[in-house]
Amino acid sequence: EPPQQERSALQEFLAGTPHERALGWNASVPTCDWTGVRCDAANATVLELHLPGVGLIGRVAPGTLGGLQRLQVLSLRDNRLLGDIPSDLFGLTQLRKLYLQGNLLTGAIPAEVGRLASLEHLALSRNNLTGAIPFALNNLTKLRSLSLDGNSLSGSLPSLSIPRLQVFNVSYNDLNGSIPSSLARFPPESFAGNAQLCGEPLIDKPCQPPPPGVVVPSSKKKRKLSGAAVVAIAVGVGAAALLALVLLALCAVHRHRHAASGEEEVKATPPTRGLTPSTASGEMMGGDFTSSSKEISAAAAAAGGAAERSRLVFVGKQGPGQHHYSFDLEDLLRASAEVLGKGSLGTSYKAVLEEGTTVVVKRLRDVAAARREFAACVEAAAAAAAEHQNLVPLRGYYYSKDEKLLVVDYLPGGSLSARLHGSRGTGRTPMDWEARMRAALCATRGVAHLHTAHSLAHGNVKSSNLLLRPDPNAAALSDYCLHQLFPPAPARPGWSSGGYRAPELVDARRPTFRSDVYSLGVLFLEILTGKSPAHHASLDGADGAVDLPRWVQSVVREEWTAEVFDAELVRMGGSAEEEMVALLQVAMACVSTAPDTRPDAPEVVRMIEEIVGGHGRTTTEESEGTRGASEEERSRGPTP
Ligand SMILES: Nc1ncnc2c1ncn2[C@@H]1O[C@H](COP(=O)(O)OP(=O)(O)OP(=O)(O)O)[C@@H](O)[C@H]1O
Repeated sequence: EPPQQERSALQEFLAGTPHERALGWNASVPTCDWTGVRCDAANATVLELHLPGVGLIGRVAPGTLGGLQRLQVLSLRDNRLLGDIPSDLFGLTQLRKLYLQGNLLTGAIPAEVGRLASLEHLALSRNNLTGAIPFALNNLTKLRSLSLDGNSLSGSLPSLSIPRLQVFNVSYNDLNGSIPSSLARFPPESFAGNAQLCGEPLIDKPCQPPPPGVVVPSSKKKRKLSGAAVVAIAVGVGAAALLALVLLALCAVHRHRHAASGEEEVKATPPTRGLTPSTASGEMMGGDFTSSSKEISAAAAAAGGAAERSRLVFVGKQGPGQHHYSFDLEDLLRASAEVLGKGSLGTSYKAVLEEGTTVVVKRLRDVAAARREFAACVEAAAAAAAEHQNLVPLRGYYYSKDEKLLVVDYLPGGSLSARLHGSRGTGRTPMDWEARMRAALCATRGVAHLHTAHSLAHGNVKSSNLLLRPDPNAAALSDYCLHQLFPPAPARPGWSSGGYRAPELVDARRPTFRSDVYSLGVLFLEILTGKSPAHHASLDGADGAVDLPRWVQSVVREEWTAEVFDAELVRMGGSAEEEMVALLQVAMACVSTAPDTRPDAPEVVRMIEEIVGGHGRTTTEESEGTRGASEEERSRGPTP
């Protein structure tokens, strides 16, 4: 156990600081197991305190946190803390990371901040801080990120020269004067939203040139630039750098894990020690997050600003029944990440955030869309998905010149592809017929919803994009509607290929409802035959043109129908053969080479429902639910 002094510091802090949510800091539980508390390996001292978004309201009780003498990391961000930055904190000289962003703190940043000489990350964004940016920040020689954006800081920027500073943001304050040359290396976004700030890197806002003929002594000019102006500039740059850092970190985490090297910042956080361990594994259970704001961004308030645009943007409905998120890029940076796989769009990472939330971050490669186009496309897709359980919820995105990310829910059940083709033979339970039928139905319903309710094509239907959930009726398609983000097909040979792509489709950027139905047909054939269309063409070798639909067609023509079915299914026996033949017929209609003769997605839903329902395999409730959903979809019809 940590010393009594540390325990009472924590207890008095919590007792004296109003909070909305019980943290369950129970005296009968070891202190090091308390929510948000992290200790050293020997559990002898408290090293970290993470209480982001836990509903702290009001002033931090004075004389409490100062007792945590060994504290290295303190996160009280995204609460509603009032008053000055607690002066206790300036005595915590071991602090490496201090996150107080997203509160209601007022007053100035005192010069005592310079006592925190070990500080590497300082985030005070999105508060109501006033006054000048202290020159004393120059004492923080280890600082790597400084985020002061979204406050009301005034005066000029001090000349900050901190060699390791990578992230600097003072955007959206009331700073004035010229940007000190020591900070001119940060991007313009770092300084945006300060009407009176001028000079490099704000190319469109040069400082007043001296009147012709007057030579300004360089020392005088320097003096003019020093002070608050420098700091302001520095802070602005910070925001953009933070983003970049987060992205880097995601990659670095991965590298770190595999190479056992890399930066401290990206070290994996054991998910079980997160704030909400109950959600540490599996799907997010929702409702437990305090932020209902659509954007986590500090700069969100300053709509349209450059700083805002390079933040993580949350999309889609966040109404009742939807999950609420309170993480930001910084959390993604800290998250323990694992590569799930590399697809045609880019690489997918599973990221377990500090709070225990698990998300998938997709790092998109070769995006061609401009920011506005990208945002509109992602928002439309997210809105459509939010309405339907057979589409994976899309939560947010990040767009910068160099990086484009999507954040989607993590579905722990794995993909249909893995279920069908993963480790065949060796001690696995084959997927039974009923589960396969359910998967087919889910995929079709997801596509039908996109088509009928939103006039959107999916564009990337395949078995690795159908993710399974414990509820067999809730398998969900991912990677929908993203084709518009990428350059035309010839530049992307892998796109929507692997045997799912309709023959008439020359440009993969232009999928149609009919081409989606073709892909669904291939998916059904995959379900029936157990063969992967991605591999089939190459396996069938000599004649490279052979694909799954054509192979099935040829076998069926020769009346070996039963031969096409997956041996695993046939071995399991049962009375399903009639249903298999029925689904085979649906599949063959879908993969017809003449697009006009393919059924549309709602028809396919109906046909599969009939196969399932016709054999009394569903309960009344299920089939009614099913019909209700598709009827609703149909009645809404395509939007103009
Ligand atoms: N939201 C998710 N939850 C769980 N697993 C996922 C999720 N998204 C993707 N995966 C899994 O991660 C792996 C990589 O997915 P990714 O989407 O990057 O590639 P893909 O599906 O193989 O190809 P494409 O990029 O063309 O869709 C796949 O095995 C996929 O099933």
